[in-house]
Amino acid sequence: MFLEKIYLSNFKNYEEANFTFSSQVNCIVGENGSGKTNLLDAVYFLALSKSAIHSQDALNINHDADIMMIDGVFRKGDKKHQITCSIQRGQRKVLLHDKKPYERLADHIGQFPVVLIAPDDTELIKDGSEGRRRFFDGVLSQMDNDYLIDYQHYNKLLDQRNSLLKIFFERNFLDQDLLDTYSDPLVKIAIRIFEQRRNFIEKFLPIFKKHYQILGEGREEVEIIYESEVASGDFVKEFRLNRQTDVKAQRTTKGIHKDDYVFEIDRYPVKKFGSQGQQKSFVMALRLAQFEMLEELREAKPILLLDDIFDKLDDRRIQKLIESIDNQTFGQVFISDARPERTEKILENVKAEINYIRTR
Ligand SMILES: Nc1ncnc2c1ncn2[C@@H]1O[C@H](COP(=O)(O)OP(=O)(O)OP(=O)(O)O)[C@@H](O)[C@H]1O
Repeated sequence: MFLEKIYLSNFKNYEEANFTFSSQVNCIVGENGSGKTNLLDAVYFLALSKSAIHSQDALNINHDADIMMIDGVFRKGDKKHQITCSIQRGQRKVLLHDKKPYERLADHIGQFPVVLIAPDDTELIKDGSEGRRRFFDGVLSQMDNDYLIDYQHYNKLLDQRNSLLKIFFERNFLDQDLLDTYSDPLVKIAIRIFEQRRNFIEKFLPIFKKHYQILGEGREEVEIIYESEVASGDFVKEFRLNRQTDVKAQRTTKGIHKDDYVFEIDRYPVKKFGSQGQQKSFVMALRLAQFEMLEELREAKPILLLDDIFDKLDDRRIQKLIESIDNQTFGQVFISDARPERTEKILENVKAEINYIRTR
């Protein structure tokens, strides 16, 4: 599976642009601010119908325009799949597969798997639990459509329940039966999502550890501990008993939206005690494990986006990635770099076909 070509219209700094890609290595080179990351993001967008950078769709529309479009052709074996995504300010985005709209955006996710490695995204480690949940939810969503649908449904119910709690707080009363019409399905989905997350981590962990050992050369022990209130005792009862607290807080204080994944190296939190290098290896190993799991499940190599890795990673980690390109662990790869001479030098002995794209 690979992306053959892409057309951009008013996508961020691209007013109008066409690119054709190699099924192997594509190097996007150009000055700072010339749109290298934006081009990687366009590929990501086409695969997942959202940006890796902006959670708000309208932010991807060129400042001087009202509508943007990304149109591209993926190849799976002999079959071509044209995907078109357009966003008009103030309207819902439209996603077409071979010119036909998807009934649900969720049906598209995972059809064209993609993995992004941006080595300075260590906020996954440093920031609060939200980023880690987003990462694992993203991984799970590309692997399992039912998960994504549950997840979307959960968030919708959560919003509705929170609005109701706010009203109860403002009016100083509580209609338990009405609240339960949201709570009951919410709890049901929470338990399902909890089980899916728990089962997933069990499979993910050994693959992640293997990648970390390769990158870190086996010196430290890494661990990911999935923490969820759903795991402890009788969640259904606890959730119900929490009604008054929720009204006071004006939001749902218990549930899988509070889950966390604790990252450890040698039993200490990576966040506090991991060196910069260890944190980068940790993030890379997460992404490489994502790649391996997606590949196994979808029976196709995901598209790999490597954003600015030559600048941000040390030589040894870069070498590991180049070896993986060389031994065909990866399929189609996109690499961005502000310094073309450096890219050429690093890739000079790589046997794969290399396509250079200049942004300006
Ligand atoms: N909605 C938008 N409309 C117009 N331009 C935008 C929009 N969003 C971002 N840009 C512009 O895109 C450019 C940044 O592009 P990008 O991040 O892809 O650069 P880059 O080549 O990866 O740079 P670097 O080498 O510094 O990482 C900036 O000039 C920014 O102003």
